[in-house]
Amino acid sequence: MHVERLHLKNYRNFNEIDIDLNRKLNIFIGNNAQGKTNLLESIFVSSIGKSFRFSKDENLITSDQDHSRVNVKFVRESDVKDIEIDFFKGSKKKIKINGLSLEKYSELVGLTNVVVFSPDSINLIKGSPVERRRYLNVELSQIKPNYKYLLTRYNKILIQRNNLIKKILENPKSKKMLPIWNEHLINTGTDIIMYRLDYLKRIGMLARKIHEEISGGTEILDATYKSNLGKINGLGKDDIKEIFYRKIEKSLEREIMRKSTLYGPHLDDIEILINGMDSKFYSSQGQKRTAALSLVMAEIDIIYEEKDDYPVLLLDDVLSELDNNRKNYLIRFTDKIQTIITSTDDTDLLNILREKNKKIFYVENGNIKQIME
Ligand SMILES: Nc1ncnc2c1ncn2[C@@H]1O[C@H](COP(=O)(O)OP(=O)(O)OP(=O)(O)O)[C@@H](O)[C@H]1O
Repeated sequence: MHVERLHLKNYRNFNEIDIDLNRKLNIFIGNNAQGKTNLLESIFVSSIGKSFRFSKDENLITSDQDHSRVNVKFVRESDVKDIEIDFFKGSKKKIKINGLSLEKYSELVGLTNVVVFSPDSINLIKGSPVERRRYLNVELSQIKPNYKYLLTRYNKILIQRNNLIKKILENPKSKKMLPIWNEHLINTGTDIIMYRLDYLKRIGMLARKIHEEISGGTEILDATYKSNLGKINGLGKDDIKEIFYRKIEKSLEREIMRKSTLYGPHLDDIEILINGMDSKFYSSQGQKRTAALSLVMAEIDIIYEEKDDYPVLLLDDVLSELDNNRKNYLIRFTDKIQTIITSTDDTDLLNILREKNKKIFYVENGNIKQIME
């Protein structure tokens, strides 16, 4: 799958742009704050429906406008997905695919696939558990349509159960409603945990291989699911449900005091070790970046296994931060999958990529100009 055309209107600092991309490699060069990340972000937005920068939809609209449009044409052989998303100030976004409106925005996710590696990807290692859960949710939603459904359901159950817990404090009689919400929480929560355990097992193995290769065999990466139910890796669904049930049963008093649900996948995390040590606390910046790179690159393999097609790879200003081993590892991908790279540094980058079939663009203050080689 590749992006053939990109059209933006009133998107962040772009007034209006229309560009045709190369099937393989595209390089966007420009100084700081010219719009390079905005451009990559718009492609991600067209695939996932929201930004990878924790931005609200409203931020995607040029600050003095009240509407923006992202229109991206994805092509896979004869299959075309022309995605158009309109963002409005003060009302919900509207999505069309090949001219037909989508009822729910969740229907967009998984139709096309993108993978992004940016300076923020390091937060996968050093950021909070929220960021790792978000990573799991985005990745699993792209490849497993049922996961997205379960996640939406679980979040609704969680809100209802938390409301009930708050009510019990004022009115202990409402406790009789609790078993039904516990059952919903445990059933849907365990389904989510099963998906995540399986995903982490797969991505953990792939990322370990990649990490070993790019670190020249000196580092072993372990990425495993860390549930707040305790040690559940390797257990079957019924055993996990049983543990979940016991934890919930024992924690009711504390839950009432804290006014929230204290067990479940909404509080889980990923444990990332390098050579057996927690990478969050013991690894260097370079090691953390390599671990993040390995996890992101492993996503490409998983998407290929699931979809029988490669995703579009978005690399935001990351090549200059990597050493030659890591750079070469990334560049190898550009032969098989469409890659869109941004950079402030043209000489070094163009030197490494000089043999490749590519398009080069120059980004300046929200304007884009293709450079002819
Ligand atoms: N909603 C918006 N309306 C108008 N301008 C915006 C909006 N959001 C961001 N910008 C502007 O876009 C510019 C930044 O673009 P971007 O983050 O893509 O930079 P960049 O070219 O990737 O730079 P760097 O190399 O520093 O990462 C900034 O000048 C910012 O003020």
